Amino acid sequence: MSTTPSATPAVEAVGVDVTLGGRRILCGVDLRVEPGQVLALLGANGSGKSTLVRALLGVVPVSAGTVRLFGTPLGVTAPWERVGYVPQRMPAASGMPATAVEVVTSGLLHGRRLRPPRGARRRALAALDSVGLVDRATQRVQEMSGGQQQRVLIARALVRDPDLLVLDEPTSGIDVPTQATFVDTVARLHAAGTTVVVILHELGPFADLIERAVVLRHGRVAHDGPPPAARADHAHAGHDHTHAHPDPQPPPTGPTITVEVTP
Ligand SMILES: Nc1ncnc2c1ncn2[C@@H]1O[C@H](COP(=O)(O)OP(=O)(O)OP(=O)(O)O)[C@@H](O)[C@H]1O
Repeated sequence: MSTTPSATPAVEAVGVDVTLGGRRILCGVDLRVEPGQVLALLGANGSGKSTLVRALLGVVPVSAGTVRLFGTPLGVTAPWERVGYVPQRMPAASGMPATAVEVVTSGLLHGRRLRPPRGARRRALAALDSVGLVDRATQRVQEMSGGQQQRVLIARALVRDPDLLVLDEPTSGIDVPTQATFVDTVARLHAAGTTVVVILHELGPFADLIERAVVLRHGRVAHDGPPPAARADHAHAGHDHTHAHPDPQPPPTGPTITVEVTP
């Protein structure tokens, strides 16, 4: 889908600073995401990617700057029902004895809707189907593997048919066939106009979908433009994709970007 600048971006962050534990984690980040765009957020470990999406969704407070979602400042009036969020790996039910279909159905609730809508179970089962877990709908999520719990969280974000889908390393720990199914689902949502912001370490199976890449370095935007080409050595079958890429400490004196991919 082509994305031309519109009057009302899906996300508009201006001059965002975030300070956590007395440390400045984000420094003056500007980010405008047009409706329907698929944007990858890249950067080394600790560069501030998760903090940025948390700031965009009001999960961490900003110490300076502003964030708007679909034109509305963060707060109770923000259109939360239009947003689906898959946080970085966490237990799907936080210790509660909930089943997969119950966790996914909770994705249909938000501040102004505290009761599941009509057809909630059918929609939850369809969302579970899109991550290959419909046959485990009534299983307790505590009894599921980490990757299966991650898929439940993805289904919980998908069930509300979000206009903005925010994914924090959604496919880490998920087997390759399930990744492909999930990417197909995201592609369908994109074709229907959903805006997608996805944190990745490698474009991997998302490569064909990504229209724009923003690379963070030390809490600042170091690159904003076309997605980088995959590094040749990462295509080798023997390459270790699990090695750490800490945010490099030397001061940024040039455009070098130390991530899994190079622009
Ligand atoms: N609650 C917190 N309190 C203090 N520091 C924090 C907190 N959350 C994150 N940080 C720090 O902020 C920095 C950025 O963390 P963040 O999780 O945003 O990085 P990231 O780019 O998403 O990394 P990764 O690729 O490892 O997920 C890190 O140095 C981290 O230690």
